Amino acid sequence: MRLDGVGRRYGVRGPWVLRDVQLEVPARALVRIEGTNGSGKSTLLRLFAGIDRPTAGRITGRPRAAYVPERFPAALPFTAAGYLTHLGRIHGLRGPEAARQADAWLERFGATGHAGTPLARLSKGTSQKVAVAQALLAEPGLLVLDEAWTGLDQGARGVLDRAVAERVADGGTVVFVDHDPRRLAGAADARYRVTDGRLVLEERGRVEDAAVVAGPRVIIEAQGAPGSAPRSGDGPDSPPLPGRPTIAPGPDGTTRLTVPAAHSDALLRALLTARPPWHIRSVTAAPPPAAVPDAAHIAHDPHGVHHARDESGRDNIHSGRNIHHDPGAEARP
Ligand SMILES: Nc1ncnc2c1ncn2[C@@H]1O[C@H](COP(=O)(O)OP(=O)(O)OP(=O)(O)O)[C@@H](O)[C@H]1O
Repeated sequence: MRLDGVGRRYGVRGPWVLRDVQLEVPARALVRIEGTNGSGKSTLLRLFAGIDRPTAGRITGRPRAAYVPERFPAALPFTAAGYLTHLGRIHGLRGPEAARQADAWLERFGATGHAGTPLARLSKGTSQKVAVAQALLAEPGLLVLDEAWTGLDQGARGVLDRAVAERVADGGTVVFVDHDPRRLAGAADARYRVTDGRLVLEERGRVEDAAVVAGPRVIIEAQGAPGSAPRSGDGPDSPPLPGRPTIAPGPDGTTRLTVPAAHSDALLRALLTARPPWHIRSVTAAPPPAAVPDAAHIAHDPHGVHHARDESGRDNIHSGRNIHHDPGAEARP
């Protein structure tokens, strides 16, 4: 997607909120937008999402977009499940599939009990879960999140974090605004700031947070087809792997990828859905860079990744959703 000389002002004589925004947003990217209150972040996100048009310039190549607005219109005459099913159909899903996805997302957010509740009677947090679910359920190519984590409980924030990583791993683009600088720290591919109506690149590439770097990491040993190599993310045709793992040769012809635990699910998914897919030989907890901890201390992490020991004494890691379970891996040479 490309923004060429994009400007926006409200009213014919209103001040320019955004001026001459020039931006190329690649696929498979996570982009963070920052700025002070009233700087124009939401204005920019509405342009990204296609629900508002630029006053000047143009936007081209926008993938199918879904948007979580800063304020969700809760007073619509639907139940939670009815609204999600309706939105699923608008996004192009057939009726039964839309209903199935609606139920699945309500369950993932722990809101199944509110499926039949009218939107107007939902609590603020549950209403926000519905707002987020409506954007996620159609697996959009472009996901635009305007402070979408605000009001969600901790479990739901984790669900959204993982859903964002999955979108990017699936080749989608996610653009988000959040006032918490730790949100998705270490995962963003680029960070921009809206200031005086201009969009300024603050940081490109790995946007790391000390807590993520020092936090639990995971080593994935994987085997690819002969001659194939994981993308490094360094070249123009090689988008970065989720979590930007450190890549090194592993034992027995495998490749060893070390990644912050927060991104291990997304990385595994990317490897398993690569063409041809990679075979995952082992997934183990890595000691943090500064110290070698007792494995018991990393037996659980806040990202929903659960660790259990196998006969070899290694810590195997299982996602609750089994996206990286490869039952044939042990049988392969
Ligand atoms: N529909 C509108 N009509 C008129 N002015 C608007 C409209 N939407 C936004 N503005 C103005 O545009 C400017 C940027 O607003 P915007 O909501 O994009 O900022 P923001 O960076 O998202 O702010 P916040 O961090 O407070 O959410 C503000 O001066 C705001 O008053």
